[in-house]
Amino acid sequence: MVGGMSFHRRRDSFQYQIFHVLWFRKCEMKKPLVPPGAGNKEVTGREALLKLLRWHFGYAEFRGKQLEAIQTVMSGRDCFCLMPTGGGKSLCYQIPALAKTGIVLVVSPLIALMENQVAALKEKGIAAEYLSSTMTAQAKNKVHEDLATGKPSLRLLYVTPELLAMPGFLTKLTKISDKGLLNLIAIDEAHCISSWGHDFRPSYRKLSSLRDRLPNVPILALTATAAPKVQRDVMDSLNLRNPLVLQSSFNRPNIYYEVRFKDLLEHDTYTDLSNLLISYGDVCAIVYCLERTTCEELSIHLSKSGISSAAYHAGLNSKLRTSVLDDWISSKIQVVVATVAFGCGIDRKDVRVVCHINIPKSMEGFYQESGRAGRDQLPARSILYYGTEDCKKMKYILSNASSKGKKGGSSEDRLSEKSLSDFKLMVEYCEASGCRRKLILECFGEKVSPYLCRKSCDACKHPDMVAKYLGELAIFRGNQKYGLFSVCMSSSTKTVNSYSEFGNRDDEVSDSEDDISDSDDGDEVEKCLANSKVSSIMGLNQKLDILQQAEEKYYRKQDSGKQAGKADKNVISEALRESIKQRLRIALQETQLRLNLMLDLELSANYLENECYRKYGKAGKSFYYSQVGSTVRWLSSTEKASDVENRLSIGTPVNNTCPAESLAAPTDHKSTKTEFQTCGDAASPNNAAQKLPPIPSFSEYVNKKMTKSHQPRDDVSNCEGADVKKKARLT
Ligand SMILES: Nc1ncnc2c1ncn2[C@@H]1O[C@H](COP(=O)(O)OP(=O)(O)OP(=O)(O)O)[C@@H](O)[C@H]1O
Ligand SMILES: [Mg+2]
Repeated sequence: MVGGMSFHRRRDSFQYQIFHVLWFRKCEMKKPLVPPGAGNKEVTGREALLKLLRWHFGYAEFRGKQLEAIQTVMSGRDCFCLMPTGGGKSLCYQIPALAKTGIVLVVSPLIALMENQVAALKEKGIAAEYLSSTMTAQAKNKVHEDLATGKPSLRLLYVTPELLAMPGFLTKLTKISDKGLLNLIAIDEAHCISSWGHDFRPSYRKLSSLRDRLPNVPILALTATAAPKVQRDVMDSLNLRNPLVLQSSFNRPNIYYEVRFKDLLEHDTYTDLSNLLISYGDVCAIVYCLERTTCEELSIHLSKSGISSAAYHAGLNSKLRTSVLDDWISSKIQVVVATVAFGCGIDRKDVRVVCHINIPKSMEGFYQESGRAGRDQLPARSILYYGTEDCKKMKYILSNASSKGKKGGSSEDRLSEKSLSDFKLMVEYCEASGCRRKLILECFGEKVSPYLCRKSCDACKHPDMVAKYLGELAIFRGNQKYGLFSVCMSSSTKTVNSYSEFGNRDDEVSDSEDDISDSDDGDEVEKCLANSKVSSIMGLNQKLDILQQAEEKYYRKQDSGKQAGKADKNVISEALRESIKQRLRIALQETQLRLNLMLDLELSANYLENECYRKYGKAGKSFYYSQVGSTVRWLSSTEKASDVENRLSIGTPVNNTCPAESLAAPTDHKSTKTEFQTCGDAASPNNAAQKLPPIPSFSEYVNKKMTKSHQPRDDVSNCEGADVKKKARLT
């Protein structure tokens, strides 16, 4: 592995080119493909395959379903192999390559991944190569010449999906296949073919034609992360014929799962993490962050705390990234603080801790990333820091990214709904009081026995403590009954750093192979956010407006889903109203502090709650929540004290018609003028006196504000003038 990485680092240098040629020659002088005494014919029996395993890889036994997968593809049948991260999928195609004369073609999504595997195989004396744009012309020619002979000496050839789609290359493969020497096509990370998966690569779609072009070659699809829907999509897309589906449990018994609540920590998150890492000793760890700046900051913090660490993200040049990777692989540094750009293909077995400093966007991503811990099967830890702000931010990002598809039609809409529901599962994982392992496994469609976890997650090991934290979290948020998703939606006023790295890769934009190697999520997100109207030209208010619409859509959907037989669940109880008042009181308190106001919190909260109830009470709980959400957002985003005072004071006369509650506006709020009143309102004093305008929803407020800001200067001053006059009339 270490050799593999330094090999990777030197790939542009002259020495590298010499090294590459020499290495290739060395591999031509490979050790005998079959162990002594096994004969030189095709081996398919258990004992013979076991000998190959021991001879080439030094492992005593096959793991899990490895043997079944190997025997299936060697018999010519397609196979769909679902094994957990680190489960040993590679051997399922590496052993067949050694057991039968001919070649195994491996499709892999990342050049770094291919490089690592090929280097490791070569170290074992196995004739393996890859073809990629990063190779010298000389090295590429050598492989092509070998293939052109129609009887290649190579055993394993790793390629990108782009290359496979090229007609010339397919013709070469067809010739080899016609001679019965193309034994297997292995599609590694096969979930990349599915747009339902967390790591969709449009280039993988091109693999759909393989079955037609090479009908006699069995296909082995391998993945660690496939929800049932993705599994079906993968099998359909690859046109697998009566495949044997081998599914090992996704359970990673050696990983202990833990969630730490950022909002409740004694210290700040960075300090909490550095304390934890110090307490574990000198262990190897990966810390995942959403944003590049966090990687940099946190890495500096850890280094200052005496933990050797480095940041890794797509913003670094490839030389620096390779050097960080080398230093980490060779244990020169202990911790890599990275975005999701770091990972696919990292085969360091002794990672003891994988930490997520921000909530990941999906369970599939979380599983894959946390699964990089403990690949040596020894005890390891997954730690997720969960914070309300992060949750809001991620929801905001997902909504933003999906707004790209607003005009585009239903497929984007479906994807955006999917990404939001994927994220919701992650939120559930963090907020669950039950077993975390069970939740992960159930997400992948596994039925889980209650005894499976054996106290290897915080919720099973310390149930009382987790329950206590969840209680405190609810109090922190101010309302136990207030749905988390709504909390996430509220006060999402922070601008999101466009250097966050998440989301699906979108390499369709270019067919070039070059895109595969270094393209990572960050670039795509930047592109996505840059293309998105939302990020570039919209101001905060517009972003919030989109947020509002997304939220309404979300609840409408929830609502329609729940309607059948569950109407009673949508009723707004008095208890709920009380807890909403409590939530509003907290929001008002924050606003009061921020804007240096003097409010009667009790009365103001009652007043605002009543507005929400009056407007949406009949429509049901979902719409009511949504309106509360927008009120809380308004409170946390409004910048002028007078706006708050106005909003709270205008309702006094109208409130006679409201439910019998103390709805009087705070006594110290004399002004009845509101910024939302139009010039037209102001121009008709009678109207204004008799019928005051209703309190707008937040989207109405935002729209008004936008219209106002787009008005010519004269209009504004006219309006202000009218307002002043009106104020004078009303006081
Ligand atoms: N039968 C075995 N016995 C012992 N170790 C094994 C066996 N099979 C594989 N391994 C080792 O397990 C580790 C993980 O294997 P591999 O990289 O193939 O996993 P994977 O399923 O492809 O994981 P990922 O989903 O992360 O790509 C490797 O170091 C590999 O050498
Ligand atoms: Mg693998």
